[in-house]
Amino acid sequence: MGEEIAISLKNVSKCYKRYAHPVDRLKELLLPGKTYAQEFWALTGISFEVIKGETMGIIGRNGAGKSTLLQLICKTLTPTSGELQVNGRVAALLELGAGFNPEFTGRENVYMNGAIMGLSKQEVDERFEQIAAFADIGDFIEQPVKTYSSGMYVRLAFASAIHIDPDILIVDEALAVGDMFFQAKCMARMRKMMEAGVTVLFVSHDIGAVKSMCRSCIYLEEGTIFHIGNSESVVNQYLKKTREQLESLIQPDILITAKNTQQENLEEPISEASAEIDFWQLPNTGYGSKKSILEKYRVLDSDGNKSDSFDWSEKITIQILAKFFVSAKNYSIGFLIRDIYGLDLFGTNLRYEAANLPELQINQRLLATFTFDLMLQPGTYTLTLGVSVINEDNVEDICDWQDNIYVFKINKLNNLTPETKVYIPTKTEFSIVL
Ligand SMILES: Nc1ncnc2c1ncn2[C@@H]1O[C@H](COP(=O)(O)OP(=O)(O)OP(=O)(O)O)[C@@H](O)[C@H]1O
Repeated sequence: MGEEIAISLKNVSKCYKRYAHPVDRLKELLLPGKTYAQEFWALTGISFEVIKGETMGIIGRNGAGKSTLLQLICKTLTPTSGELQVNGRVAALLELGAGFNPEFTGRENVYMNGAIMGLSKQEVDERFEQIAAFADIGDFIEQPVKTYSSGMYVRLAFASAIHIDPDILIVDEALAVGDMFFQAKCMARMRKMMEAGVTVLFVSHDIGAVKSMCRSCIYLEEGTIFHIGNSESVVNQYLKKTREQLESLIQPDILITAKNTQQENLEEPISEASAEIDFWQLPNTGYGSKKSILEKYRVLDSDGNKSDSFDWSEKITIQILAKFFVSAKNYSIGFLIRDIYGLDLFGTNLRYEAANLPELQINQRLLATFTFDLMLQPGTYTLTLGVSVINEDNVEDICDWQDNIYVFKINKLNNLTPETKVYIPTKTEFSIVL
């Protein structure tokens, strides 16, 4: 006799409709028979089975189709073709925003969620205290969910999901929002549920967590299964492929010759025509409203030279030159550093770091210089840049956003690097007490 199957997919595909302009969707409704949509296959030919009690990880780069796959299994989306079978009660913790009614209080949402999951009022009554205790959000349980921070929301969502006695628990990246103590508590609870025979599907960019929690794993790449098997070997394939892809991204620089530019200032912006500056690089075509564009950027090591390989804790400088096509009082230029799994590690921008930014006129350029100690573990990282203007309603308009345009490495130098991926300088004191 075979083992019981919790989830089974046979040749499942999912096609989304994409519209070049929002108005095209309306045109299609008003003019039946004519289509303005482009088809986009987010998943093609997905087949696999999850045995009851198994814990399966799902990994893949941004846009690989992980969330789409989970939503199909939760039945919030339907497959375009193929066969999908799910046996048992599913509790899903998908992206933030799914599930709760923002106008209802935490308590009301717990009851509503329970009812949707097929629990009677009495059954929710019996569990309510445990749910509230696990969520640990104090009096906020009586406040409308729209007043919650994202961390509180996740706490309550996770607490309600695990207390409905699911047969299948589906956890997306959601946990990453909670603080570390809560994450540890959730992981411990998930382990207990796994031991009790609950089937778990776990999507995460945290490769370590996938390896330690999941026996098997699926690696999705552009909507197909690139690899499936035990999580150790799948994760290794993923790391290998990611490294290869990142290395192929390191392109020759566009060099604009000579002259050290350490003394540039706002009064003397660098013009394209000067063409004498060393180390500058040109970004790609990013996305955004283009009210301002990122013209050039460079990453300098502690000696002021361009580099894509640094030592742990080396002082580096990131310079970004943006040109504004609108006059702007409120604006920002910033950067973001991600690890090779696409996880945001840290970043900052002018709005956080600089007071009294000058008001900019049309066609003016601004040079932003960020200098900091690179407290990252040895490994490979990417740099993302962005420029935005903030309109009168205090809404941020992303003007030019360039994802992962620069790839750099932190060298293994000595044994002094801390264990954590990002080291935050901390005042540490010690004394010998006799
Ligand atoms: N409603 C939609 N309409 C059109 N395209 C969509 C829709 N939802 C997702 N997509 C596209 O389908 C692809 C897969 O998206 P999905 O969110 O499943 O990926 P993912 O692996 O979960 O990514 P991430 O790690 O960034 O969350 C992406 O290219 C995405 O742009």
